[in-house]
Amino acid sequence: MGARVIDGRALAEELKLRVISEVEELAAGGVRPGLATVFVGEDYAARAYERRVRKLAGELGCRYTCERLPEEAEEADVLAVVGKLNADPRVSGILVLRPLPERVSEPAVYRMLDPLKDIEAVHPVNAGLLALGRPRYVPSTPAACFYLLDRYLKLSGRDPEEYYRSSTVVVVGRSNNVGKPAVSLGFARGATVISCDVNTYRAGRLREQTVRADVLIVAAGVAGLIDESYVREGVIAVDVGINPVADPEGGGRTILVGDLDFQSVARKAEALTPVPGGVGPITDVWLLKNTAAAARWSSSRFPGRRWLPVAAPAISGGYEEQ
Ligand SMILES: Nc1nc(=O)c2c([nH]1)NC[C@@H]1CN(c3ccc(C(=O)N[C@@H](CCC(=O)O)C(=O)O)cc3)C=[N+]21
Repeated sequence: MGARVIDGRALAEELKLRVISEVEELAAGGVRPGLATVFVGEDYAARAYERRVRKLAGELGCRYTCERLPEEAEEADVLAVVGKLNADPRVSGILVLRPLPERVSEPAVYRMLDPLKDIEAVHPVNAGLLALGRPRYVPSTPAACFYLLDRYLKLSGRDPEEYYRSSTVVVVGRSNNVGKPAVSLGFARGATVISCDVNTYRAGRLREQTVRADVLIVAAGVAGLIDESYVREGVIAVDVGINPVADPEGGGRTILVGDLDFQSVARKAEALTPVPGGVGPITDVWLLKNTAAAARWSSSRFPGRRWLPVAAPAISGGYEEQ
């Protein structure tokens, strides 16, 4: 039961200070970053995230707009909104919230994004750069996972570069905005990476993969999927799940819980992240960090950075530039 609980809120505050100074520098140069979100329908987790980024953008003095579309929206409606945001010079970065309704094709929407405003790296060009280990933008949720891991490894006295090269990272879930980019970030660090998804589970072969993990990143979207029987002694477990469930304390409220059975995994883990208070609070700060970078890169007031940016060397990948 000696597992360390990684404090995402504290790490987010630390990262936020860096984003604040970045935004201040831009402000001194007459540039104000602008974030736009596109929110189709009524998904609970998407609403929770939208509220958080709205609040954070306000705190940081960034411009913010949310384009709301009803669940019945058609693909053309979404494409038209993206086109409008692409053309708006006040918008530096665009986040298309998932999930999108069935009839709206995710790849079609992603292709429509101006690649320089695509702060989640879902446009084929940006997704490709990331897959090649030279990301322009590192997408927020997987970036938050590795930011937290990199910081934890350092705080526990390890050299992260050396650690990853001799470790196995297992990623559960294969979404375009979390699982796949998390695999790329694991590759970029020289880790042995195993990717599992629902097919692995249905084949009854998830456990045989997850028990190999030194670092386990779970982004399956299934509440309590992973218990202690899925992990080896000493695992470092990162919980990306944000599943709305009825509050067991009653009151008819909804709360968000992770993909880990926390108490169970804590019996075997060296360290693990909670939900709430783990990956989530770092995610929104990272999104604004990318928005600030987008604003800088698109501004003629910062001429030194006007080239199409390709980020820092793969290992640091922009996480640990200090
Ligand atoms: N394209 C896209 N990218 C996303 O990153 C994305 C998305 N679509 N759709 C919706 C989900 C949801 N999401 C959250 C991130 C952080 C918290 C968060 O910070 N939660 C707090 C509070 C949780 C609570 O209210 O209990 C925490 O974990 O501590 C929540 C939800 C990002 N998402």
